[in-house]
Amino acid sequence: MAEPTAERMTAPMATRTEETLARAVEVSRRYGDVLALDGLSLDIRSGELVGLLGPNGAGKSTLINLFVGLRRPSSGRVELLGGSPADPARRRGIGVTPQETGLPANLRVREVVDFVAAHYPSGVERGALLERFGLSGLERRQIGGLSGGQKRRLAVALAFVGSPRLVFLDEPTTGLDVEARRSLWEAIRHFHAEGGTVVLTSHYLEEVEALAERVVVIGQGRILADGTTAEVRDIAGVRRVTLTCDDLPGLPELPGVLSTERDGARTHLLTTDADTLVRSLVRADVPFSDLEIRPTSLEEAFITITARESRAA
Ligand SMILES: Nc1ncnc2c1ncn2[C@@H]1O[C@H](COP(=O)(O)OP(=O)(O)OP(=O)(O)O)[C@@H](O)[C@H]1O
Repeated sequence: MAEPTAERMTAPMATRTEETLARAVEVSRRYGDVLALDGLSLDIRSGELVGLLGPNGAGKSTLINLFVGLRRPSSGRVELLGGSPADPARRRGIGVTPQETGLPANLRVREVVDFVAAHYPSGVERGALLERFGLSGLERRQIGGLSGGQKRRLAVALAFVGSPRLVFLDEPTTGLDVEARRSLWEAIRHFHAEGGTVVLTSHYLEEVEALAERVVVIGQGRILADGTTAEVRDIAGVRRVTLTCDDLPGLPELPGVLSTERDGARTHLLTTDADTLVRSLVRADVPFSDLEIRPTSLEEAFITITARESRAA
């Protein structure tokens, strides 16, 4: 039997549910005057597919860089697979796709895959990997001859080369068209369905909603919300109240209305308190019809959370 490696020794833990694979405890990270992370705590548990969502500069990439050992926290503690992210043995259990990758233009696709695979004790079969990421038939192509979308898919595929337990994907679908994005989602779902754990960041809110079970909203280096997509919507508590009303300019000052939008005969009001809004409309005798109230999209909820946060700051 082969000698147990650090990876094999941690393997039995993989069968336990709720194992914490990555943990940030009261983590702050400063770059000069910029406080990129501000006392943030987060646990990533085995089997989760977590979407980190936040505006530019929120601290998402910094958090990933701390988890994967590329940066150290200014204060606080980061753990990866039960140890330090600086430990190469822990890092062999993860896969990473950074926000930007500069793969050598003169290397062939298969050479890059094999080079990365050589850093891991076991890996996936090259042909199967390339097929899953829509790169079949490109083994002999030089990186410089790939399209932008193919390069990005290869960069994401490389995170999966070493059969990791946990992958960190920083904006995996940037620059991909709709079809390529959807097939990448399929590959990520496949990994997750087989027990893999995924942390991804995205600006595509549709992507987080489509993929993630757990959404962590980050703003100004802190966690603003952490829950299921439905819970994050509830945290925002934002509802879209739509009605037909000819006399919009005559509407009284309405409570809790965040935005008003006119779409032909219909008026959409985004509100944190739909019940009070509707009561006020009735009390003010506003002649509305076809009233409709529904939850907002995650995007709308997200904008509301961040807007509230910056107003509070
Ligand atoms: N190496 C660095 N040197 C100086 N400041 C940095 C560095 N890396 C990040 N920052 C700053 O830290 C803050 C957080 O950046 P980070 O890249 O983590 O955010 P992000 O949420 O990933 O943003 P984006 O969605 O734009 O990628 C920003 O203000 C950024 O300018």
